[in-house]
Amino acid sequence: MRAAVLGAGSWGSAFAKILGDAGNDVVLWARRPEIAAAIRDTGRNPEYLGNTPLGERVTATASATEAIKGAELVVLAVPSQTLRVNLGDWAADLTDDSTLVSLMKGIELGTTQRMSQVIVEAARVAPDRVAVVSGPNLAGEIALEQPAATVVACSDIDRATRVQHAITTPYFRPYTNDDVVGCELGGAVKNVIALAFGIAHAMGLGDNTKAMLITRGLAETARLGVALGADPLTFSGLAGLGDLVGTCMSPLSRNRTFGEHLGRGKSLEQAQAATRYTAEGVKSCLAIRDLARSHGVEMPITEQVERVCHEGVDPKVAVAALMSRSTKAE
Ligand SMILES: NC(=O)C1=CN([C@@H]2O[C@H](COP(=O)(O)OP(=O)(O)OC[C@H]3O[C@@H](n4cnc5c(N)ncnc54)[C@H](O)[C@@H]3O)[C@@H](O)[C@H]2O)C=CC1
Ligand SMILES: O=C(CO)COP(=O)(O)O
Repeated sequence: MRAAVLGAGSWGSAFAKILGDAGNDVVLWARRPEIAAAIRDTGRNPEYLGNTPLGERVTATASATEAIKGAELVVLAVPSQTLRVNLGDWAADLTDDSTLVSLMKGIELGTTQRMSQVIVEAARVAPDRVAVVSGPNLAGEIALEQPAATVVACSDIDRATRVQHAITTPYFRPYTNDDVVGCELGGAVKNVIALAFGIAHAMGLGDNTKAMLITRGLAETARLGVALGADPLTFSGLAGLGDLVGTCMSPLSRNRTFGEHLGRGKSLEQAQAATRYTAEGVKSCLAIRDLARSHGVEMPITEQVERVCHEGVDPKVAVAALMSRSTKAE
């Protein structure tokens, strides 16, 4: 297959390698011409993936039109909050029958839309042409070909199976699922819980606290998911518990690392200044909180993460607020 990967950051570049290793011809679009040139010249993306070779089937361009031309798979790997504007530039170049694959784990500010909803609206495509790839997939580990699994979610299960075949390699094992809502929410909310985990870690809190955050974080993710029509079982799978645990446990996680800055007392601006890569939970916590409130769903950890990030609340005050909630049945 011919594949375009739009976005040459950490995950876009690692995903391009997966596609190439699975036998596809891949054109990676980089916003910055110097990154596209470096990938073409060296076969690597040192700014995002160190010395990892991307493989002979991967080339790069700074022209999205050139990348998309003739692509049967168009993979979107840009920050969640820029996707709509990006698609405005790219929609006219898409062919009628291409599959759009979303790698993003975020919720759009303002609209509270999931990324597949943004794609349907901004690219003007039918929902069954959009597949979502989500799971415990830290780009740095996958670039090193460490074994990992993921989920390809699409309302058209034949299309999900085609994408599954296109990204299967000896080190990358995709499963299919038709629960797009559950998979996308699992990916977006775990970033917020990873912020909470990072805050707790930096505050010196121990494993009981961390296990509580993961478990109750998953509970509030599933509550929102069920309210939006997701299958509750999805949250015990790779795109739910799997990604939540992988992200919280990993020092590679940008969200967890961002949380650690906040937990050490840095302000939002100081934490942003210390962060080079996209930490989606920082913006998405606002959108997820709004989405939950509009559906009458309680998400106490998300509420407190939003207060620490955007309202300058001291993490100790946020912990006390969580622990003093009224007692209830599990
Ligand atoms: N890095 C990882 O391990 C994983 C990331 N993801 C998700 O993939 C998505 C992309 O993240 P990463 O590649 O990790 O981020 P990154 O921070 O490594 O790279 C972001 C990319 O977006 C580009 N970009 C920034 N502003 C832009 C704009 N206005 N228009 C177009 N492009 C812009 C940057 O130049 C860069 O190429 C996020 O939603 C993230 O949650 C999902 C799974 C794993
Ligand atoms: O989504 C990820 C792993 O599945 C990457 O998490 P971070 O964005 O926190 O690095």
